[in-house]
Amino acid sequence: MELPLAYKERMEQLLGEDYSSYIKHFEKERHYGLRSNALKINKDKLEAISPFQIKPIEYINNGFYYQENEQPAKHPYYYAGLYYIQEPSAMTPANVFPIEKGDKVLDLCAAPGGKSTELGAKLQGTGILFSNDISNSRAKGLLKNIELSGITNVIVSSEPSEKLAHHFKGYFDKILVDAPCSGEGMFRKDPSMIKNWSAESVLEYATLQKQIILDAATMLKPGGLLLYSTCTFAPEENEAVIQHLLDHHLGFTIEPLPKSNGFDNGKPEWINSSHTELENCIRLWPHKINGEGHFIALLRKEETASNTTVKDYSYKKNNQQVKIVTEFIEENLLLDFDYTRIDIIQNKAYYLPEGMPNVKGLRLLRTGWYLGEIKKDRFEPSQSLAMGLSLNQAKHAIDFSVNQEAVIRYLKGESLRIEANKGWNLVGVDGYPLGWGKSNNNMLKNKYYTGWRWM
Ligand SMILES: C[S@@+](CC[C@H](N)C(=O)[O-])C[C@H]1O[C@@H](n2cnc3c(N)ncnc32)[C@H](O)[C@@H]1O
Repeated sequence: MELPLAYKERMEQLLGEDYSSYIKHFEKERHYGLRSNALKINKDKLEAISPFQIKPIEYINNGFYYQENEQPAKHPYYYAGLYYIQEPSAMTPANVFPIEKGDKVLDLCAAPGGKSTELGAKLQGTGILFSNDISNSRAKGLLKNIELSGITNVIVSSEPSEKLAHHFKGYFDKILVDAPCSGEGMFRKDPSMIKNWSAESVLEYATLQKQIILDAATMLKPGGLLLYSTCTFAPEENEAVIQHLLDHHLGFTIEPLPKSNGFDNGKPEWINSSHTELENCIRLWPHKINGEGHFIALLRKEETASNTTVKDYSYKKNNQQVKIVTEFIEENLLLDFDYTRIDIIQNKAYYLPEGMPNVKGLRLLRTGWYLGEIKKDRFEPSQSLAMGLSLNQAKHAIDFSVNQEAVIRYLKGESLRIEANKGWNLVGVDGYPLGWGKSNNNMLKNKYYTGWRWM
């Protein structure tokens, strides 16, 4: 692995005697991780039922290492959304972010969802998770991961941070900026990033990050928290971006973050800053923890800043169509539903989060929990409805054991000969929903979402 000379010189200058340990980490194997999804399962239960060997990550309460030769994405439990596969150090930003139930949380640079899926799990169905990414194609992958995780109180958009900042002044309780960066912390995991690195690109990223963090600051409520993270080491993209925010918004303070063994402080001296509180930030180094590199800062906005002017959402529902959805829910589900929160857009029914804001004019991929489609006078439930339920919330369910070959056949889209109640059945594995099936004369028509099939 040949590192650029300018990179090596800079790291040697910054790290001093630590440089040789840093360089030696490239000779060691990288680490593989997965994180249990608290919307579906707790970490002890996952550890107990895991079909492959997993070992707790020392610094992430719901994270595990797995061995390189395992394939956790090729297992029915993955299809049931029980865990998310993620490099261990990348779990830290969402892990240390103090999210409270009922918070309105923005994940500004969210695709493919490594942080959003954990933020959604921390909200436990309360408040709002607003996940955004400037790239529409990446936002589609983000939406899939959010749906697979069973997050229902969600809005997914694809906008530049600037456009959102115009719309959501002073609105969010918590904002995560997992910024686009030069990726120096991921060189061992993804050597292709080394080819794209240059001293100039570090400065280009720094300019973009300064813009994005100011946009995020605008969208934060008085007293709200902003968590900034990158997977790079360059001080220009880390401490200097935080200093830029402090210079432009005098009311922000840097909050302390919990530091596990091996976590390093931020380095104000690397940018000759007088803000010694930059030491409150976290620097993760691949030679000091079992994981790759990251930087994390937590900032609080002053209480006296001005509050939001965002209006509430105005519903466009058609009562006849809402009735069709309501009848389906009453016939098939055991669920406490607030029917006033159902919205219908082009024959598609959505369950909007409580306190849904006005989102007019934004490029949206999802508003709320997509329940399904109204086709003439009948209702076809969606894959995301299945993923947001627990198996006992369906009046009729088929629960396969993970060892039954029917599970894979179901995930491949095959129809199954099986005794079942006539009509809609929620199909699951070991008590966790996978998707829908429709039964007639003991033949289960497969309604698993075609785009997610097991290949
Ligand atoms: C480091 S990645 C995010 C990874 C993600 N948080 C995760 O954990 O899965 C940075 C993302 O920022 C997005 N991005 C770049 N510029 C942006 C902007 N101006 N506004 C919003 N998103 C932006 C990129 O498309 C990219 O997906």
